[in-house]
Amino acid sequence: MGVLPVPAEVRAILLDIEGTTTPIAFVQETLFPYIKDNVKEYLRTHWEEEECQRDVGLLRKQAQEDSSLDGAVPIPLETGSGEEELEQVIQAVVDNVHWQMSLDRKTTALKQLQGHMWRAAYATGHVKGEIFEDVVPAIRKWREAGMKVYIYSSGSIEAQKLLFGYSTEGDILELFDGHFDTKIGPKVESESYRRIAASIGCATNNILFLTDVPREANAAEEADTHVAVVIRPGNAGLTDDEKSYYSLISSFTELFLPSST
Ligand SMILES: CSCCC(=O)C(=O)COP(=O)(O)O
Ligand SMILES: [Mg+2]
Repeated sequence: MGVLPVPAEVRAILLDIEGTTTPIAFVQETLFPYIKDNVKEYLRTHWEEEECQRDVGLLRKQAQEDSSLDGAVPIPLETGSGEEELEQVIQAVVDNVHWQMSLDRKTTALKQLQGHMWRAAYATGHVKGEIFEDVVPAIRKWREAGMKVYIYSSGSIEAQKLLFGYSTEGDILELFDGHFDTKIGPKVESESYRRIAASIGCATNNILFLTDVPREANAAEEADTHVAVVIRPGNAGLTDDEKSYYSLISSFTELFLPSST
């Protein structure tokens, strides 16, 4: 097991979810198939609700922005001309969601709908958020040492709260001081990390960001945020250059805080 000293100026640890706190397999083999299998039924059931209409509006706007992309699926406006038209619009939303998911897109529009759909899956006990076993004990230790702990995931804040609120470790939401999603900006843009620091009320170099994705680590580092790349079973492999450039950990227990005994 390695040891990674945390720089003394770090006051807050910012955590990615998929591939960092949580196995990629849980997201890819449980959460995402739930969306693909249930999106049509969900839209039919919730279509008239304000939240569902907001989600569809966001997806339609995203579809317009995506119109020049290969395979993009437009979502027509409803004119209110009957059941058949409604089915066509719902089918377009379904096809759009499937297309975006086939590319693992991280658009806010897709992530908002997914978060709302998972609500029922978690609340009925159909799904429990999976967390690597080192995560909870390590976060408790960091917090005891005075560290603030935040989540930054492409999954919507609602989806994050469901995953940690209905997790295999129980409701562990109390472990986090706050949550960020793509509404603050994409994880691959350095400006997002500056906005997060401003929102927390610290400098970017007071934050250590843990992620499995080198492009995200690179964006954070550009903003002068400390980073470590997390290696977990099932994560994408790193190139030799990435392995030698980034600080790597394979368990949260490898982080050594200056105040740790
Ligand atoms: C938190 S909900 C499921 C995760 C998800 O939808 C996703 O896109 C994961 O992205 P991350 O930024 O956590 O790697
Ligand atoms: Mg990730």
